[in-house]
Amino acid sequence: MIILNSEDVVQDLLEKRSHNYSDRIHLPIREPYGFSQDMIFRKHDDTWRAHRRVAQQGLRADAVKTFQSIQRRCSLDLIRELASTPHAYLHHFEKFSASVILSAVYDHEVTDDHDPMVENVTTMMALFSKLLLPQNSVLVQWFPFLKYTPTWLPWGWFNMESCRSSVQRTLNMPFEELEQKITSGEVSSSVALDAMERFRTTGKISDVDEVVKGACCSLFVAGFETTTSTLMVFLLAMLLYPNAQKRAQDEIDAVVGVDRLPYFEDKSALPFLEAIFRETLRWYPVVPLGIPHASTNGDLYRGYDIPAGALVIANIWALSRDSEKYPSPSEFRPERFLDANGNLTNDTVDFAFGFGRRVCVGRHFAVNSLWLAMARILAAFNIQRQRDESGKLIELKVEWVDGVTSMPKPFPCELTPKRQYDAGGRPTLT
Ligand code: HEM
Repeated sequence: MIILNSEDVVQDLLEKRSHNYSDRIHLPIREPYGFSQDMIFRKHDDTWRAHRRVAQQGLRADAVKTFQSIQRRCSLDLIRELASTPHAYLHHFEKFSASVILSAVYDHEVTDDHDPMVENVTTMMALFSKLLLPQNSVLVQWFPFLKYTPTWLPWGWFNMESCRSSVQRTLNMPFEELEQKITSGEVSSSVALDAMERFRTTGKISDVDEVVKGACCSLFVAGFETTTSTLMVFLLAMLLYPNAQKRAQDEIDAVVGVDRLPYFEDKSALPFLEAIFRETLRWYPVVPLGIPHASTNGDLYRGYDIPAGALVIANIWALSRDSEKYPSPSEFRPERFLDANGNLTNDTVDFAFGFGRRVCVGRHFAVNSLWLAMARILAAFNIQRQRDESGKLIELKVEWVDGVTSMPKPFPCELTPKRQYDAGGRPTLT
């Protein structure tokens, strides 16, 4: 196992020699537990290339502009839901993250709080997070009978059949809905539909339906938790750093005014908000160890003999803690992304999205979803420490959820609406 702790080494190996460092290691739980159709943990093979082509065509920088209307609609729903039940903010963040992705990828609109597709992915991710832990993975290899643990036992999540059916539901349900819409002629553009239409006719990909299914499900799985986690980190930062919050709100009020919510068109006039966005990605990267790469062939680098099949981890956390590049790295300081004239620097914290051929394929989409959600939350709410009935501040103890992604567990926080908004994003109350 090789851990890369500095940006120049990561660049040398994962970017410049990406032909050799874009593989993934074999995960023994992947096949028995039914995760084998995904793109995220797939080896660097032809099927991965086909998955990547589908995902990249749908989510490249210019293509994601077509999803801005979805992001506007979903972020407005988020604001209205936060205003009505502010303490359920984690639930609202999850719904927002699922809604933007499901709409863009499958043209599925999440309308209620118990959407079956959201429930499927949440159940599957919970199983996946447990099974992927090295200690559990090893247990299954040593004691294969664990795969048959009855689901009603405390260790029932080891049950292979129940996990396989959870994966199948997550893979198939959105497609069945899409097929029905195609049949009834009520279908709108989406990553899945566009890929099926394009690749069914070009013949560039064999087994198109299976590839599109696997690629789209991977987008949903990879994008759901990362988007939610980033919003949780953002909320925590705004709570702990009220001066940064206030400065961004003043900037928004000055540029956007108080008659409407921010739009994408406002982005270039809101440099401090952009700095907050970048600092959120840096301050607590939500995929702190990335997704491990693997070497295809043996390699020699700075005197180190790297064997074929080595596990190569880009330590994103260490890059975010580089105190030469980011002085006092544990502090949330958006100003570090502004130069002396108040202009944004060139540092867009790309390392948070991984490297080389495996770089996050959903990053352009993620940036848009998150930027708009953050802009609108700051425009619409004051985020403050929560007080008890006697007016005393409730103690703020932050605990972290650790899995492939990392995020703070819900913490006491008061979101006070500055205004209420109608269905068109116009304030109804100031
Ligand atoms: C703040 C949000 C996000 C962060 C921080 C993030 C971060 C990452 C990281 C670190 C990787 C591993 C890259 C590597 O192996 O070097 C990754 C992979 C991936 N991400 Fe994201 N991601 C985010 C949002 C999204 C979204 C919204 C989507 C889909 C719409 C997505 C889809 C994927 C996929 C499919 C992969 C696997 C790529 C492959 O193995 O070829 N991600 N992401």
